[in-house]
Amino acid sequence: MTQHDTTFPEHFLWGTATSAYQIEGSPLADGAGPSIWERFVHTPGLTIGGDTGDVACDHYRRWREDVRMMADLGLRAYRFSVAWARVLPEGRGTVNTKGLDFYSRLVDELLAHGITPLTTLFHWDLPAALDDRGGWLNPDIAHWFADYADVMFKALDGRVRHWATLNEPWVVTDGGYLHGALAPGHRSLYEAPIATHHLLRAHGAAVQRYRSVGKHQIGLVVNLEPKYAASDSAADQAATRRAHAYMNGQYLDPVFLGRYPEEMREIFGAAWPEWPAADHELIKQKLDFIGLNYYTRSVTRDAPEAWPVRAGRVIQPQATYTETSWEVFPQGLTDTLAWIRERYANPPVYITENGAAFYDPPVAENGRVADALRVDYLRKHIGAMHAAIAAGSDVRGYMAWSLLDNFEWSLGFAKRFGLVHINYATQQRTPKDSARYYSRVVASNGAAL
Ligand SMILES: OC[C@H]1NNC[C@@H](O)[C@@H]1O
Ligand SMILES: [Ca+2]
Repeated sequence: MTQHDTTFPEHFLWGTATSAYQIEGSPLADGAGPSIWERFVHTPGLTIGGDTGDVACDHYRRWREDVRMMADLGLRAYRFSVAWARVLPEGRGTVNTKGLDFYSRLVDELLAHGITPLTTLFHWDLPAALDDRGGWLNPDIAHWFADYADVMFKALDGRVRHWATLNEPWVVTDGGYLHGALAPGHRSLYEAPIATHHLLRAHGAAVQRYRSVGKHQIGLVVNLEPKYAASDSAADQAATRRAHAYMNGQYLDPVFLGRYPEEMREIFGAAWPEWPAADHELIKQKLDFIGLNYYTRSVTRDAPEAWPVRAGRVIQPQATYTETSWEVFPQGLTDTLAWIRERYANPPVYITENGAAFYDPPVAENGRVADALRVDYLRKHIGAMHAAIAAGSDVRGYMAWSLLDNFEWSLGFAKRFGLVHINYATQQRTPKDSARYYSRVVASNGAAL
């Protein structure tokens, strides 16, 4: 353990992140309605090994034990998401108080242990009843979402002081509507821009509602992946510009600048609609922070075959790759924070996710899990974040993804991102070396890197 002069701002919020469907289990308990992921995972062939979130980490029943474990690890914050269909089984209308109570009790338990809750309203598990009505393709979803958000704000605001509307709208659209690998599994060039736009309108409507009923902070969580041209050829440069607009500018430009990047029409052609100005007014509500999820970068080349962005990733032979085939590239976090600082006038940022899936060694006799690659990943990315802070970025917190090994969507349980190991047969929790390391980082406010 070497001492660095990485002093972080006082009150810097150190924690971990999870999401409802990935850890809770009991998806239909206590009156909860099914989500599109409940349907997706029970459709044969759509997840590796047929894995489902039916049990996952059984957090819906073990939540007290998990909060105590966070406290034992000295964590100061915890980012989690609310399963919309627990609170509103039909997605709208009647509130299921048992579902709401689960989150209310969880928040009280966190606060009792001095842990700050950061609450995400939508982390992909759309109520199936709303998908039956078109889901993100139905313009009405903006007020369905705002009405759901209103229920949560009135129930928890004050105890929860950091809200996020959506988690990673890019993944929802790219995975759920363009390529189809994620729920609801659509594959349409025409649907994708519509889903994106309605996600952003719903985000705006919820932020607008918060300004009338809430008293604290609200933001948007986006996954950003910096794109570096593989060569200075015009074709590679153009592909890199398209890829950057598609994954990064497509979500933050409308929110901060009131417009989509012009590359969007180049990518989608006739499938890219023209939207009314009123929509852009709704989308560009002022935010209190950006939630940044950072994992990797992409060295980008022209790829005519890679529909529709026509950009491909160039493997870096000298680099370390994670189990999800992501290059370990900490500099990309520094660069992404600099891009946010310069393009959007240095808004407050929380790193709401950062972490890696590696093939971890098994739990040893002495109870250790020697996940050295993850320790190295965390150390380097926390260092990269500090470099951006030193350069002027207003970063206020860091949530490691993830507290627990969990359900990695269509990849199932095979990919382990946790700082804490889960034995799915026994539900035994075992903090890995990375959890011990992170405890020291938190206890020293980043000094013990
Ligand atoms: O792939 C790792 C994580 N990425 N962001 C969204 C989370 O739900 C994922 O598990
Ligand atoms: Ca089921």
